[in-house]
Amino acid sequence: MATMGSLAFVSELNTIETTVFLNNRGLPKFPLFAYYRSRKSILDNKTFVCSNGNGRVWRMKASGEKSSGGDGSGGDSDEALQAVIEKSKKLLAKQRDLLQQVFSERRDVITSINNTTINSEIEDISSEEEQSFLELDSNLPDDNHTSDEPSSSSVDPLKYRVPDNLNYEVDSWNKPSEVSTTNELPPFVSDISTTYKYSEDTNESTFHNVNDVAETPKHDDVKSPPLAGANVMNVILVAAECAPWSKTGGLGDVAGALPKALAKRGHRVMVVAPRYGNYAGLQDTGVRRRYKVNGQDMEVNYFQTYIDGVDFVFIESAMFRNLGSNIYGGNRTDILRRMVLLCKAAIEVPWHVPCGGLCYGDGNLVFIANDWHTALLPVYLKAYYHEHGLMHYARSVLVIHNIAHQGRGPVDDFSYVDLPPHYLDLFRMYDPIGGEHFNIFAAGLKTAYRIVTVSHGYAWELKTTEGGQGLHGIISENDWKLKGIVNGIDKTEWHPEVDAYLTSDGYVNYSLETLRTGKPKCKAALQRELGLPVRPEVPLIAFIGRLDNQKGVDLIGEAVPWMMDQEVQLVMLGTGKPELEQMLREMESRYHDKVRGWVGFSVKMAHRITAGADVLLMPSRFEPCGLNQLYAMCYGTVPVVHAVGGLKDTVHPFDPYNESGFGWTFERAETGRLIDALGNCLVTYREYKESWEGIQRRGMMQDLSWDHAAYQYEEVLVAAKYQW
Ligand SMILES: Nc1ncnc2c1ncn2[C@@H]1O[C@H](COP(=O)(O)OP(=O)(O)O[C@H]2O[C@H](CO)[C@@H](O)[C@H](O)[C@H]2O)[C@@H](O)[C@H]1O
Repeated sequence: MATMGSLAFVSELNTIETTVFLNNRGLPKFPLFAYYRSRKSILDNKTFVCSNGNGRVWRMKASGEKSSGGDGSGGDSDEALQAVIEKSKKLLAKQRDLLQQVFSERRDVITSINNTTINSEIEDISSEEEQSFLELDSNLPDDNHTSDEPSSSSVDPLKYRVPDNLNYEVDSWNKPSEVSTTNELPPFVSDISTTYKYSEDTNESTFHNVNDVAETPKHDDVKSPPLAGANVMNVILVAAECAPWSKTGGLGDVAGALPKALAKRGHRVMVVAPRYGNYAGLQDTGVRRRYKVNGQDMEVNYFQTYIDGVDFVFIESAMFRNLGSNIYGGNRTDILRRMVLLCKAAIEVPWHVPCGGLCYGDGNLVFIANDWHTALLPVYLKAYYHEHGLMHYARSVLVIHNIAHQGRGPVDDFSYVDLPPHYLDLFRMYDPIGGEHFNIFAAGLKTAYRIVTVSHGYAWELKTTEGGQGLHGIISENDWKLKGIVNGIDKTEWHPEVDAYLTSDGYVNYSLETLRTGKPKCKAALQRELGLPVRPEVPLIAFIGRLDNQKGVDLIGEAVPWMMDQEVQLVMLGTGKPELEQMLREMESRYHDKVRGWVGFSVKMAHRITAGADVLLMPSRFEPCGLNQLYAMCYGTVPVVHAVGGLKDTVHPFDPYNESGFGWTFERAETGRLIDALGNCLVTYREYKESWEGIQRRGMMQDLSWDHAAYQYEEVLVAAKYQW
């Protein structure tokens, strides 16, 4: 049986006594002891004087062993025993203060217990101590403990999944706005009275699922340390697409991958996206809400799953159903109505949708909105909630993936977004091309607490007349809150060693070590699959992407006659503008032995082309970041790119004198420049095999993961958190 006793640390400089629980072996219980172990340097060579409260006293070294001369059990006189007890009483008041401090710091320890230092300390402990620690602590008094928090006794540093910030004590940031308890909510806010309560008495928030969903998954399989430490936040990324469920381009990739990297840092992270189809493996939460869209009540239903440390919540509505292959389809107002619903329904997810049994709540919360589709979210957060004393501590960050699409329309479109009249000024824009118009991106940029864009180069370009595409003025004015962060790669999806699409049809997984054998096999498999002659010596050039003006596909079309004289093969995969799709088809029929134009969206082919090709072309006119060149470098495929935006940031040009660089770049988006760069690339491919392999290897050896970007996002989230 564990008992309570007293503990004194005796050192040359100080004597500290405190009350502890002792286990049946007479050792202090784990959390407190672990706490002092974590401060081992302070306590080294100090001695504990312990009493079990029943008159048994002994001395113990900081290591946990009883000191040889100090074991007073039965050996100390009654007077000595009495003296220790008296001393304990006198110091009780001081001790209580200390204890308060210890327990408040204990919360930090639970977080930091996951860091490697303490993990390694715990691993270092002797087997006797380890055994003691494992038996310990089920009854440790803990002022701060709430029933929903994993008890300190059950804290497994590798399994502790729910960050501290789930509990609404200690930190005012975590405390939901008191106003949100009121039943007198503004009419436009969904009725929250049955789902969200804040108790002044217990200082805790409780969330009840309206439909009493009992079967919410318990999440306990995250093994990564909370690198974010004290910066841990609740993060909700909202996007119109999220891979692998929905994807038309890079936004889907980012929405699927960045949240995982943030979760790895210890944040509690959710993605909210529309449910366009019947995705496998989702759980119906049973939560149903209604939101007004253009005067019409739309019911939404929330589905969820939990993967790689991230809660994925999908909004189901008649408006989104069966749009998987046409996410941005329909006329302008159809799309606008869908995005209004997405933003309205997403913003209340932290109130209504329990994940792992607990709603996120609106304290210590930041939304990451993406592109114009969700640029209404920062505006709604301000207009519907903050201005009514709701979601007081929630913040919004808006990410610019592509400024070319802004949610423009006639000023009358303002009626669709359901905002007070004085908000119109946020949306109203004038420019020489569109005249006076309504612009959703503009309003989002002005309202968001912080703005991120996906490379440093693009952050600069956005402030120029050409790069900002009409929004450069607003972006320049808000430069103080803008940061460029280069995207990363989800290496569980995009890495030649583990790529699931390289395990059949002659494709093989390969690594830096097996590059010389693995990549040629993939190239041969690709040539076979495309019906091209299997010729290892012929450079295979690729393009993958949306067939759009942005991507400079027309420049490739103009360069094709030159390429055909070069003894190369070319494969282009894409969908988009009908005239560009037609161009692909025509090129294939004209140069059937050398060119393949694959019109369609095929993730499998995108992976296989990235692995099998020698060269990837990206002559984009502008490119906020670009993911394909990152994937290419990771697969030992050499990029030839227009030096713009993120392409300039990530593809350092090959320098033959220093054998450095990752590919070829050209300064202007012109066919001649493309041909020059590609010509140099092909010469190196044919005549300088060692240099070529060096370029491939350097590309593959880069750390292109999301880890660094996630750290930088975290800085932005924290800046938003402390901004009023
Ligand atoms: N036909 C097809 N079949 C299969 N897969 C296809 C495909 N067409 C494109 N893809 C895939 O879609 C993604 C495209 O990503 P990009 O970043 O290159 O461009 P996008 O312009 O869509 O993204 C915008 O957002 C991203 C993310 O921030 C920025 O990197 C980028 O510069 C910006 O324009 C890649 O994963 C690619 O493989």
